[in-house]
Amino acid sequence: MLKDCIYLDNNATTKVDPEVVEAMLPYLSDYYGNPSSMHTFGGQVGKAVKQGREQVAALLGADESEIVFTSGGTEGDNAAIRAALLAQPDKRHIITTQVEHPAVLNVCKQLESQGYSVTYLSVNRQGQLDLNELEASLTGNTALVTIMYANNETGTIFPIEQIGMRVKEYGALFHVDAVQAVGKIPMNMKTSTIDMLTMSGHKIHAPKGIGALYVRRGVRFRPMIVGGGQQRGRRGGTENVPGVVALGKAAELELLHLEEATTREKRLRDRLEQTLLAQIPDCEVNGDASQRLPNTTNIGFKFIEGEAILLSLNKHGICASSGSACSSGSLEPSHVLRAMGLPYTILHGSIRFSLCRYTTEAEIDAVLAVMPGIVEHLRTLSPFKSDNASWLQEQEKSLAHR
Ligand SMILES: Cc1ncc(COP(=O)(O)O)c(C=O)c1O
Ligand code: FES
Repeated sequence: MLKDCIYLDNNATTKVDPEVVEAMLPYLSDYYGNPSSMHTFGGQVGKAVKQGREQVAALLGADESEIVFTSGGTEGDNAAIRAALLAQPDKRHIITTQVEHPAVLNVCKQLESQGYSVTYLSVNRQGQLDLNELEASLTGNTALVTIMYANNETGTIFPIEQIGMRVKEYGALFHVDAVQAVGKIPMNMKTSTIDMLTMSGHKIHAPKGIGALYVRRGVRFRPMIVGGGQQRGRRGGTENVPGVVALGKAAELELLHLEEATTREKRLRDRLEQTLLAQIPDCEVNGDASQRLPNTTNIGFKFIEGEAILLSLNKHGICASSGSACSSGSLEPSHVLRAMGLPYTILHGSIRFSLCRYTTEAEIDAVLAVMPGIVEHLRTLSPFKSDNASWLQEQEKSLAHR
């Protein structure tokens, strides 16, 4: 099995930190008690769950009682949206954006078919929202505004607190999918307008299948998963103890490394990006370059296919991505880049590099050594080399109709 690669796809998932593995291992072997049991054997496991909750709360600047463990980002998003609607049965309107992750977008689509009305806010060419559009969409009937903290494909960060202030004026609940932002942007729920916030373990060097939902104290929360009374009745089911311990440790490490790691990642990301832009003609950065996660760059290389670039990089042992992992493989261009109104050749020729605290200078050098050659080679094979080709104009038109 392939183990060694230059891994620049950290927005898809991350390597589990060795300290996290070490912390969770005893809970896969010796400490197998049920955290809810009365006896001491279970009780010690219960204490580990409590510690995990405290560590996650510390990363978010929240109280331990406000953390609900979930199976990951998708469950957190689903649970938050459902809870908000169940708690306010008279309100039938939801506001979200066109660039959310499918874990939010597809829930909203389903709710539309159940009679809810949903506003999908647009974004501009930089991937930013228009706060006037948000204000114009809010009404007394709005139950929930659900908006991501930072976009997984472009890294664009939304002005969450400015959004939250407007949401509060209308008495709606505010949910934020912060799966990509946690660990990269400092969080303090104590001074925030956010009512519920989703995070996922596998984006912060914990394993897949564990995550947490922050629920502000006082927010009426109706559980999506009903069963035993675990987690104060907010999520039935015996806790995934090794996962919780891992998430706690990962949260502790994120907090410890946040400043130094993100400064380093940003420097490496900027060097990668600036050198590529300087050495390769006809390419541009997608998204808001100033309001952006420190680890992400999404670059459009005109006249070639992103997938072809990825396959060539793969031959050099370099992992990158052309958008979200769950929709890669489909030939449809990214819904995020489409919502930004990017031209056809950018839509098809965009790839994302996402770094983490393990990324090294030498790895960035290795990418820089091969990328210009890859792009040049693919362009010599490309049937469309100019923006003005009539074929391209046809494609732009057909895209506009979809
Ligand atoms: C913004 C965003 N939300 C939600 C998810 C889903 O998280 P998970 O894979 O833990 O279900 C992801 C991960 O792909 C994401 O990037
Ligand atoms: S579920 Fe992971 S990229 Fe979409």
